[in-house]
Amino acid sequence: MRLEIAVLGGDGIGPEVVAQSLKCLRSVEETFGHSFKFKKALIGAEAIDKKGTPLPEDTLKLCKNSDAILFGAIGMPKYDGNPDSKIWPEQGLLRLRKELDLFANIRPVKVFPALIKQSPLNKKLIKHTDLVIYRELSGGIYYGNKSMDSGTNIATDTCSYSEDEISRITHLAFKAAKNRRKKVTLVDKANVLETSRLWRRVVRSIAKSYPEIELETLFIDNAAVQMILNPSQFDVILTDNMFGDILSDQGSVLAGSIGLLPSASVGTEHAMFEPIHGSYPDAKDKNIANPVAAILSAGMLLQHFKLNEEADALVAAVLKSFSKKIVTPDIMGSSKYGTNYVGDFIADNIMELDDNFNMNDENIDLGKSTII
Ligand SMILES: NC(=O)C1=CN([C@@H]2O[C@H](COP(=O)(O)OP(=O)(O)OC[C@H]3O[C@@H](n4cnc5c(N)ncnc54)[C@H](O)[C@@H]3O)[C@@H](O)[C@H]2O)C=CC1
Ligand SMILES: CC(C)CC(=O)C(=O)O
Ligand SMILES: [Mg+2]
Repeated sequence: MRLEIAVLGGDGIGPEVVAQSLKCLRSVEETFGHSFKFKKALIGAEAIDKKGTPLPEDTLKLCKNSDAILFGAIGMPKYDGNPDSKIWPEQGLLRLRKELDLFANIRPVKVFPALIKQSPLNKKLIKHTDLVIYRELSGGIYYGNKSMDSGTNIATDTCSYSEDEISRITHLAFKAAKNRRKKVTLVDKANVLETSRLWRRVVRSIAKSYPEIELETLFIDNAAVQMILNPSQFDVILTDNMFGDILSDQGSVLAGSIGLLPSASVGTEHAMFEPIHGSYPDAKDKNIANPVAAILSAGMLLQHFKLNEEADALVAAVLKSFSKKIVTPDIMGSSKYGTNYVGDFIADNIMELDDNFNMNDENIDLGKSTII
């Protein structure tokens, strides 16, 4: 398959972890005989510094004309620490998601048996975790009208959702549940928020056309507790932009590190693949960032194009790195392996799997491709 992929490394550790994804995709390309063309472009703080805007027009054009986008992370302390600035790196990512109409952010959360000891949480409670968050990505409070009245010092952020915005991601979540354990949990704050009440109405109505799927509703505050106390109760979590952002970072504690969790941001015409973590500026250029979230995001890209054997091969190589303890220090404090070494190991171990291959041989009790 020929694919043109826009590569937006961004800021902080973004370029380092995306470089490892590229190594892995090059390895897939060679092993399976594909042709992937990568084109790099600026976004975030680096784009502000070089072009005065966090999303230059040529970056947007490249993304619109590419088959897919690999994204690293954006954000730097000089902008986070300056509340008076009118321009921030994060605006670039938000605008890109909006311009490409990437309305669904799919964030799988799985506990890897080989790493379970690394989670600070009760091993028995977390060991069967296998959930996926369907986070609405192009609406809600991140996009509502904002204001700051410097006279009164009153700031406002508006959260609004239309029926259509809720409906399209709800269908995706229910379709995903059909191929999983057939349960959707809508997470909201319908005891307080009008937008959440609309979510409940729309989701309950759509649920009628998926009679085989169980629909459960939970308030976000309780959902945050349940995710730690009993995560295996969840299959597909459907939620809005901000709740999904927060809940998925929390979910990474189940897996052992936020450096492990990938995501796919999809719309009807475009798709972008991005780790769930941010730019972790303290780790920039220190060769300590975990590249696995970015590498598994590349795996989600392969799945998006139905390159399932290729995605399986990539996942198998990641699992091998876990079983051989080739991991970065966020997973094992004493580890001497860095970002590049882990990326090289995974890329070098991508190979065609024979029909008898079983993820269990890697001491990993997972079915094929169930991670991503
Ligand atoms: N999608 C994106 O580009 C996102 C960007 N950000 C931006 O990133 C900057 C830093 O934000 P933070 O809140 O500190 O979030 P962060 O996710 O960058 O880092 C939080 C903590 O998570 C851990 N961590 C994150 N990625 C890791 C990796 N690959 N390997 C090992 N450990 C990792 C580190 O302990 C780090 O201190 C900010 O400017 C923020 O706006 C935050 C979240 C998402
Ligand atoms: C930086 C924000 C725009 C988004 C975020 O935290 C995320 O998508 O995980
Ligand atoms: Mg986030």
